[in-house]
This record gives sequence, structure tokens and C-alpha cells, in this order.
Amino acid sequence: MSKITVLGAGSWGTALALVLCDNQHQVTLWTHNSEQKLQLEKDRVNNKYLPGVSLPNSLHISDNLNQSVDEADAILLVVPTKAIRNVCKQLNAILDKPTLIIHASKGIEPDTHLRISEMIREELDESQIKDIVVLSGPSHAEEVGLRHPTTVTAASEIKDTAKTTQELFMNSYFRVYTSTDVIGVELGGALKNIIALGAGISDGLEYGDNAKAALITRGLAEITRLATNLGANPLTFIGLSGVGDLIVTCTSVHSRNWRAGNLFGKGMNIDEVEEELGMVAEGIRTTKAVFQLANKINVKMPITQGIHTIIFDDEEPKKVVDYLMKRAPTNEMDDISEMLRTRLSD
Ligand SMILES: NC(=O)C1=CN([C@@H]2O[C@H](COP(=O)(O)OP(=O)(O)OC[C@H]3O[C@@H](n4cnc5c(N)ncnc54)[C@H](OP(=O)(O)O)[C@@H]3O)[C@@H](O)[C@H]2O)C=CC1
Ligand SMILES: O=C(CO)COP(=O)(O)O
Repeated sequence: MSKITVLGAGSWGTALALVLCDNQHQVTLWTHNSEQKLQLEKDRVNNKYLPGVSLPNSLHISDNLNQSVDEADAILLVVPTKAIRNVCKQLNAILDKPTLIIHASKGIEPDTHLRISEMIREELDESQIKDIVVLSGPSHAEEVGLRHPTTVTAASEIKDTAKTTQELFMNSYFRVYTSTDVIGVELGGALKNIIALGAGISDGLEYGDNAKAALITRGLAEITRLATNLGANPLTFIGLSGVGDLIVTCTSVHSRNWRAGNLFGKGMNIDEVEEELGMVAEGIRTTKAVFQLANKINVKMPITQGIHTIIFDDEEPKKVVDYLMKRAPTNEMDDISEMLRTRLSD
């Protein structure tokens, strides 16, 4: 049994805390919101973020970060990307030993274009980090809350800590694979949210299944193109954190990013979409970050560019689809086969 502290009491933090409780660990769920702490303790259900799922009696709820992380064997960081630095700055002031940090958030920071593990490394001292493991894959909190079969990947360059993470989370309904491709697993989880916005926009326009399959497939090509340029292994994208997460996020009604896209497709603007959603759709910020990054390093990402125009320039979704369809004709596999050739000959 390990002592594990989950930082972030949204949908995903709550669902993962439940998995860890089912595995008989000693688990604390930390919320920064003292009203939410009282509500969770009183009702033993996360009414706002994971309604209908009972919290195990063994789950300890806290709004005191210092007490929560004291003596923790591992910290699971699962707040939205925009809150990562703030939470890590607080951790920096209190962590007094090398700690295993597992993160399950999915995003890229605008302007710096950093992945989450890179942001964590900037905010914590080296002496506070035993390792950083990323946990990612097709996993909606709502279904994990029902204990439906789910599979994810735990990635670290250090095989032992990826294995430790696998052992902490594995059970009969939650299967964990390991990987050493941290860059690929983090980028897969972050970038699929952009394409899920696109799938939602397409559904909002009522374009049907052909268009969505096209977005998923060409979206995967676009994700692989950027990620390989940044050092990821292209094979990661045929795995759970690549195509697996892309499929679930583009097709599930649980997806916050698909729902946000659907609202854009029906004509709402960014303020209206964020107000209506009430939960984080990471793809919005990540679209901004990836649009900047792709321009900077000169990688072609036409779908991301189109979604950026809809979200941040209020362009009509139909016009963007029209533009995407009428681009210069091209060969489907050119750049992908080149990437695979280069990588496999390494
Ligand atoms: N939901 C899912 O199924 C999955 C989500 N993820 C990823 O997990 C991450 C979290 O998403 P999710 O749980 O869905 O988000 P939610 O919108 O459900 O919840 C976000 C939580 O983070 C809290 N929070 C916001 N800012 C801070 C802060 N500065 N300090 C501490 N806590 C803060 C919010 O508190 P408050 O209510 O006070 O704002 C809320 O409890 C995202 O990166 C997402 O992509 C990954 C896989 C699955
Ligand atoms: O990452 C997720 C599923 O794997 C959650 O996606 P959404 O944030 O779009 O709900």
C-alpha cells in the first residue's frame, strides 16, 4: 500500500483517486476550494465534476496542500494545464524530499510551447523530483467512475518508475501499459484535443461520418508530423496515447473538447462556449500554443490552423472547411513514410 496524493478534484482527479482507492492505497484528494472540500465530505459525491459516482469511504479529502503531500510516496498532478505552474510553485515551497510526480493532464502552454513535464521541471527543484511520469490514454472520467474497462499508458524515460506507476494503477478495469516515449505520449494527449474540437465543429455543422473520419485520420497525420519533429517516436501514435485517445475524444459525448467544438460549429463564440461548458476544454489553449509552435518551426498543420481561425478570429466554420477541402492536391503518405524511414533507420 502506498500513500498517494491527488492534486485537483475535477472529473479526472476524482476518477483516478477512486482507482487508487480500489487498489487499497492510502489516498488523499486535494482541492484548492474549501467549499468543495465541505461538499465532498458531506455528500461523498463530486456533484459538480463527477455526479452519480460515490466516493469510497477510505478517500481522505483535504484543502490543505501542506498536510496532503506530507509523507506522500507519489503525487498525482491532475489540474488543468493553466493551473500547473501555480500548483507546482506551492509544491516547491513545501516538498522536502525527492518525490515521484505522476501527471495526467493534457495540454501545451501557449507562448512557451512547453509540455507539462517540462513546466513541472521549471517550477520544482531537481532535488524535489524522483521522476515525472505521464499517464495518458483514452480514458473519460465518467466511464472510469463506472469502473468500465479502460486502458492507458504510463511513460517515463526511467523504466522502473513507469513500472511503479503501472503497478499503482493496474486493476481489473484499469489496464496500464508502459512506454519510454514521454514526448510522444504527452504530445499525443495534448494534440488530440485540437482535433476533437474539429470533430465537434464538424458534427455541429452536421457534416456526418465521412468528414469526421477524415478529421481523425488527417488529424493523426498532423499530430504525428509535429510530434516527430519534436523528437517523438512515430510508432507511439498507433498506440493508446495516439490514435486511441484521438478516437475516444473525437467520438464520445463525454468529451469536453468535442462538446466545445460542437458549440463552435453551431455558431457560438469562445466566451459563449466556455460559459456553457463549465469544465476545462484543454484544446482551446492548446490550439493557440500549437498554432504558434507550428508556425515557429515551420510544420504544416492545416487543421489546427483552421480551428485556430474559428476560435480566435471568429471565422465561419463552413468557410474553414471549404478552405481545407480546396487546398492544393497532395500525396497522402509522403511525409509520413519519410518520418517512418528516418526514425526506423535510427
Ligand atoms: N475529464 C477527463 O475525463 C479527463 C481529463 N484529463 C485531463 O485532466 C486535466 C484536468 O481535467 P478535468 O479533471 O477534466 O478538469 P475539470 O474541469 O473537471 O476540473 C478542473 C479542476 O481543477 C481545479 N483547479 C482549477 N484551477 C486550479 C488551481 N489553480 N489549483 C488547484 N486546482 C485548480 C478546479 O477547481 P475549481 O472548481 O475551483 O475551478 C477543478 O476542481 C486536464 O488537463 C484534462 O485534459 C485527462 C484524461 C481524462
Ligand atoms: O482526455 C480525455 C479522454 O482520454 C478527456 O477528453 P476531454 O477533455 O475532451 O473530455
